Amino acid sequence: MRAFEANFDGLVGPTHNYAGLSFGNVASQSNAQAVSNPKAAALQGLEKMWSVKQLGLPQGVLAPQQRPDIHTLKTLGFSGSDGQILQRAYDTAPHLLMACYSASSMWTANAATVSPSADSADHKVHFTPANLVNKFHRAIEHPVTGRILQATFADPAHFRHHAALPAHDMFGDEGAANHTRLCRDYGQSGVQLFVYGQHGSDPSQPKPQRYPARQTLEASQAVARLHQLDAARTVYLQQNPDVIDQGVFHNDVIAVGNQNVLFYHEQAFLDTEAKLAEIQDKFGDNKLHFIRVGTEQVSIDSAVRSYLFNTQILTLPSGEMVIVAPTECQDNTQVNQYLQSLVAAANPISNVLFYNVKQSMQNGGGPACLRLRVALTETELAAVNQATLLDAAQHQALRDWINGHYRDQLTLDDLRDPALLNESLTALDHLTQILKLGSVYPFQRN
Ligand SMILES: NCCC[C@H](NC(=O)CCC(=O)O)C(=O)O
Repeated sequence: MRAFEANFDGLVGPTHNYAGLSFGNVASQSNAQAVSNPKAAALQGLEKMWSVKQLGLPQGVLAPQQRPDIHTLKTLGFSGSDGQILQRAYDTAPHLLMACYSASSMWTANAATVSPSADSADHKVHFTPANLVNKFHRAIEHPVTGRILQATFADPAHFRHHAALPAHDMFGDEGAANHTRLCRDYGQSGVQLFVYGQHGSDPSQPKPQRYPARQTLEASQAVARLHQLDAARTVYLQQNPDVIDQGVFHNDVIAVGNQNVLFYHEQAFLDTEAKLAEIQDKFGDNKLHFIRVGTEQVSIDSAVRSYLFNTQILTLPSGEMVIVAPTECQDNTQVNQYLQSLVAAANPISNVLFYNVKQSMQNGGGPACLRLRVALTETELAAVNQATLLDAAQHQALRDWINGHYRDQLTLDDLRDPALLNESLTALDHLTQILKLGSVYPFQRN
């Protein structure tokens, strides 16, 4: 049966802003409190989705979260009318207000870990929403993320949804940003790579000193168990703690894989040679392309600034692979030269396409952060909620939706404006109709 890799991108929510919430994420910290452009951000993301669709690939949309998260503000003791809650949080704890306003669910690489049916013992597609415990603004995403995933992949005959892992540091889980699958065809069983930042239970093991490691080995192992993966086709690799300390807060800032290609920086992992040998061994006889980028070719600093590895390597219907990169890669001379040499060299990647996702990049999210990959057979793709799959009509409907509901710009001061809350909920209510999601948001359920 034919199989595809579908990319499900997060639609940027109406409250997209720069709040400096992610310690260890250089872009988030350096753009703290810059003026944001929600409408431009959402349109940039949508245009990337539409371009990928036009390459002949299935492209899905994942709805954003309900923000501001008034419920969480109430849980934290803010009371009164919605307007009073926003004002009181603004006056006494603006960092909490900003956290409850974040549009961070746009980075759907962190929404969940997904394993395709070809790899799981029960032959179902498995989803585990990431608990994202390391960052408060993200730790409040998973309950609604789980509901959106269930409304998008609804058919229990094909899709199996798990709860997020327990909310404890031992199980810090950041989803698919630390997970890659290598395979021959998307419908054949593959090797799943889980990259972790530190051990959750053994403090004597290597770990970063300056910035947090967000993913633990224990979390990765739990997800592999839940997804019924075969240990003979699963590899755990530790991310190099030194690069986490240089701003590589997820593995997808320093490595990306697709089919028989693993594209990685030489400093990405610990124990690299042994791990690559294990991957090849578990992959079997077909030779993998390990595309290694040396520090002299691209420094860690350039990788973090340009997001060279936060790229999408896509297999087109022709079988050719292309790499989708942010325009920051084009603007960086060293990285652009590297990319030109990459597509000219003897490897499966034959072209590079640049997209402008600057609004997302300024918060540390590149093209790969914005998408969740879901490998699906033809039958499974037909079982997906079809309204979440982009076609010309849905593309137009979403463009109109963004243009009709979003503000051009937002500042911190705007976050206490109750009108912004009302605009946001009105927009989301309308969106659930466009995407036929049902009542996924708390405000639609009580
Ligand atoms: N995969 C990319 C994730 C980027 C995300 N940035 C943020 O949440 C920044 C939000 C802010 O600072 O306003 C993060 O660090 O988890």
